[in-house]
Amino acid sequence: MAMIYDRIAIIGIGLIGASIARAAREFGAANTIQLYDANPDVRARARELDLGEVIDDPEEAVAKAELVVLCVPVGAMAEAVTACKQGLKIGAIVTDVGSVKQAVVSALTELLPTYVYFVPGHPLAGTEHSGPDAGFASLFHNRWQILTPLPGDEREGYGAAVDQVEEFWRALGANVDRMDPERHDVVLAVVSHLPHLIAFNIVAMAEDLESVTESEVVKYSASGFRDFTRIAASDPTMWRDVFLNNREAVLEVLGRFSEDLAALQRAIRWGEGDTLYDLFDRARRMRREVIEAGQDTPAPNWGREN
Ligand SMILES: NC(=O)C1=CN([C@@H]2O[C@H](COP(=O)(O)OP(=O)(O)OC[C@H]3O[C@@H](n4cnc5c(N)ncnc54)[C@H](O)[C@@H]3O)[C@@H](O)[C@H]2O)C=CC1
Ligand SMILES: O=C(O)C(=O)Cc1ccc(O)cc1
Repeated sequence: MAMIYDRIAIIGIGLIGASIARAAREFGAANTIQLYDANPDVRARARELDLGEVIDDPEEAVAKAELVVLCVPVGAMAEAVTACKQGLKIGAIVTDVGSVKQAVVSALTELLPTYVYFVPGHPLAGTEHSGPDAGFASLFHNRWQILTPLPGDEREGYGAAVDQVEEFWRALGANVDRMDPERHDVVLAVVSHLPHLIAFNIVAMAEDLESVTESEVVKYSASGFRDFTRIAASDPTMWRDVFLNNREAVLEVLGRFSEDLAALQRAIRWGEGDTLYDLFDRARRMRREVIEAGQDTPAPNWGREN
């Protein structure tokens, strides 16, 4: 595999930043990896884990880097750019991994200097774990990486920058697609954001009920509920930022979800077995399609216990 970058910088060394660092090294996508995190404890841990050159100053951390990957929560992207932008080299490519695209695009296009290329992105790969210890090199293997290139950027060189970001993710094992940011946010509201909201809600509700049922909820957790608790264990800061920044699309999809849920409620109340059966049957077929599309292939240590 060809070495595709001489020097990259990763800002934010959590699950995603640490996974990119490990994967870039393991698959030869970068020669030198410079890392920065606003939290000094995370920087100390990243040094212990030997993830690359951990640098205490954000401007120095991006200096001379051809590619800068922003791996902080969506609500911290602007702050991260403000802290490092003076250090960006002319012609550098800046990309991000935020789970929401439109809000990040509008926040960062205003902030970034005109002499860099911004190529927004989002890996559809992750786990419920966070922090540098959670990162692993195979996280992106055979997963989708969505790029949402800026339609308004018609500078010569922008297209080549997008291609280079694509090549980087392919080197990490991902399949790459391009999409417009608005479409991305609607699709992700359906396949990721709403499912997480439902999981947070059902688990928090069960926790409320637990005071009534005296720990029976935990004791008798069936596997369906356990699956929800895995998703609900995801980082609260990250998910708060997702919902604050993908407000419109999530509210739209949530409205539809609530209507359909009310229809189910009515079917149960009035004993409409056919309505229930038809919906469950459709849902079951969807599972088959998802498996056939290969999006359920677990990473080697997927879902491992922390
Ligand atoms: N966790 C997941 O499964 C996935 C997360 N994402 C996206 O990736 C991004 C990072 O998520 P994770 O790695 O899971 O989070 P994480 O919580 O594991 O790591 C985030 C890191 O960013 C650091 N940070 C926060 N503000 C900062 C700032 N201003 N400057 C520098 N560092 C700062 C934190 O100290 C923390 O170490 C988020 O935007 C998230 O939406 C994308 C795909 C999957
Ligand atoms: O752990 C899971 O089930 C996930 O869904 C991981 C995930 C979380 C957030 C993203 O933006 C993309 C992937």
